[in-house]
Amino acid sequence: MKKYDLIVLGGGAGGLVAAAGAASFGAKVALIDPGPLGGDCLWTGCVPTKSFIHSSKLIYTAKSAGEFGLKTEGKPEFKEAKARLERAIQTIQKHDDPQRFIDMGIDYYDGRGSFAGKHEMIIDGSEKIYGKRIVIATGARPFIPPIQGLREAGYETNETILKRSQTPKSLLVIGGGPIGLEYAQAFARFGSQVTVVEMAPSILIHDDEDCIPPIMKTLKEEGIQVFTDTEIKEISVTKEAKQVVMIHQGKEQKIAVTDILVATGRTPNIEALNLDSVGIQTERGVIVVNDRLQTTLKHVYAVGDVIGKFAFTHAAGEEGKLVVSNAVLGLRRKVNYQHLPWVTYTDPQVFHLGMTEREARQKDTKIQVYKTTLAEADRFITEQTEAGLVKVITDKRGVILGAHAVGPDAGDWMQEIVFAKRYGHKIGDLSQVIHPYPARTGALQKTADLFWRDKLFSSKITKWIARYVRWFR
Ligand SMILES: Cc1cc2nc3c(=O)[nH]c(=O)nc-3n(C[C@H](O)[C@H](O)[C@H](O)COP(=O)(O)OP(=O)(O)OC[C@H]3O[C@@H](n4cnc5c(N)ncnc54)[C@H](O)[C@@H]3O)c2cc1C
Ligand SMILES: NC(=O)c1ccc[n+]([C@@H]2O[C@H](COP(=O)([O-])OP(=O)(O)OC[C@H]3O[C@@H](n4cnc5c(N)ncnc54)[C@H](O)[C@@H]3O)[C@@H](O)[C@H]2O)c1
Repeated sequence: MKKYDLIVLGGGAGGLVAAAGAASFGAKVALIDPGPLGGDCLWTGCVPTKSFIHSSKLIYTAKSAGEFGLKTEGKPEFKEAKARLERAIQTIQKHDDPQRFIDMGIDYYDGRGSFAGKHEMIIDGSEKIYGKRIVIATGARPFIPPIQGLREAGYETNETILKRSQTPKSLLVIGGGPIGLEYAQAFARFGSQVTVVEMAPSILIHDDEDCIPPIMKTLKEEGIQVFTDTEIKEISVTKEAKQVVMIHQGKEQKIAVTDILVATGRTPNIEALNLDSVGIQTERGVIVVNDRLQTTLKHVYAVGDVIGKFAFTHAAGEEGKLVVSNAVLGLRRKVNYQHLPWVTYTDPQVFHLGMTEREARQKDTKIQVYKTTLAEADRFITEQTEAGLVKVITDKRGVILGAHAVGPDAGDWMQEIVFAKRYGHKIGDLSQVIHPYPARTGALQKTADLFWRDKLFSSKITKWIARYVRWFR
């Protein structure tokens, strides 16, 4: 049996970082994946969606150009958008090519692995290999809720919807999370009649409450119907359409659609791994890990969507790096999600860092909240993209607890505050950095200025300054 310092099970965002990192430190590494390498993000997640969203934005912008006198005609071609996203996948795929990992000295096993013993993995039920340490990074798949008639009616998920040859005439999106909303807006911009149904009282339930109204307003303006607090009772099929019965605010309501997209969360891929047999504990379908990312079997680590914490590519990547430190270099680093940002790539985008106002208030009653609407920031006024805001939450000394924004490309221009928070800068520091006028990040600076304004104009300092100025004159 071949022996390895580290076996990595799953070659997606988390697994590839762990495998490459371990190999770069001289560890003997085996990587097991049925291929193609790259995981959800590359093939059915971030990359195709962001390309499709960009295509839909181009179409929307072209349609809106009428107000400048430019009349556009024609129908959006889904085929062209698909060709673009395929090109993006093929270009990025080169980073995840098996040969690249083989060249790093990694042994690549093209197959599915499962535990055959505490240190042993069996690949496709035949070849066994030994790992001193093992990382599980097998990702997740769409969760399908038990809605009556859904299976029979047929539905799409993120794994299938971009494989269609045509856009849906009308689309019911079940779930108002990031997958649901990114697709809802992109398909609406491609001409589909879109309805979103969310069972929680709000869309984007993990985001700050102030971020929701501007997004709801935009979706509505673009003709997307959004039902929150709504339960789908049953779905049936007639010759013409899929008939959906839902309960909205206690009343039964019916809609008919040609297609359904299920975007109701994720289920980790753990069933085939034989975890019970080696004593790796799972809880509600996710692998239990401690803050060093060790499972209940200490030499086995787990990263990415399979641990059900933060289902983002950059989270999986950070977790993969941490496992290299702990499993290969023998350090005892702990995972820290305090400075983890995320972005929902609707247009405008929704940026999230740290605590929401509600979470912060639950921890500390003396928090400060600084808010600027984009209607107060010159750049957004010039572009007429004022639907949005910046919000920063701090403790009473100005230590950043959370930051949230809605705005065009907010994920890019809010990054400055991730750096500030990570390195312990206070909100006031952002005010003292020179920002080129009228960069979009000026909205963040304006929000930070509010900290000094509060300090200067609501304290004794103002009176002292006035006295000093009178004396100095
Ligand atoms: C539609 C969509 C859009 C998204 N957009 C974003 C975004 O914009 N930004 C962002 O940060 N995140 C985004 N995500 C989330 C991101 O894709 C995931 O968080 C990330 O891919 C998780 O990485 P992972 O390593 O845990 O799993 P994956 O990258 O999915 O990798 C898992 C790998 O394990 C392999 N595998 C499974 N079972 C076995 C087995 N038994 N043996 C061997 N190998 C196995 C699979 O083949 C796969 O290659 C999006 C997700 C979706 C679905
Ligand atoms: N831009 C990004 O970074 C990005 C984009 C897409 C996905 N992702 C990642 O993928 C994960 C999964 O995305 P997601 O949107 O599927 O999951 P999610 O858990 O974030 O949202 C799913 C939503 O579906 C709702 N829901 C569940 N069952 C329902 C039902 N029967 N009827 C109506 N609504 C129902 C939930 O209340 C929830 O609001 C996200 O949590 C995120 O981490 C990230």
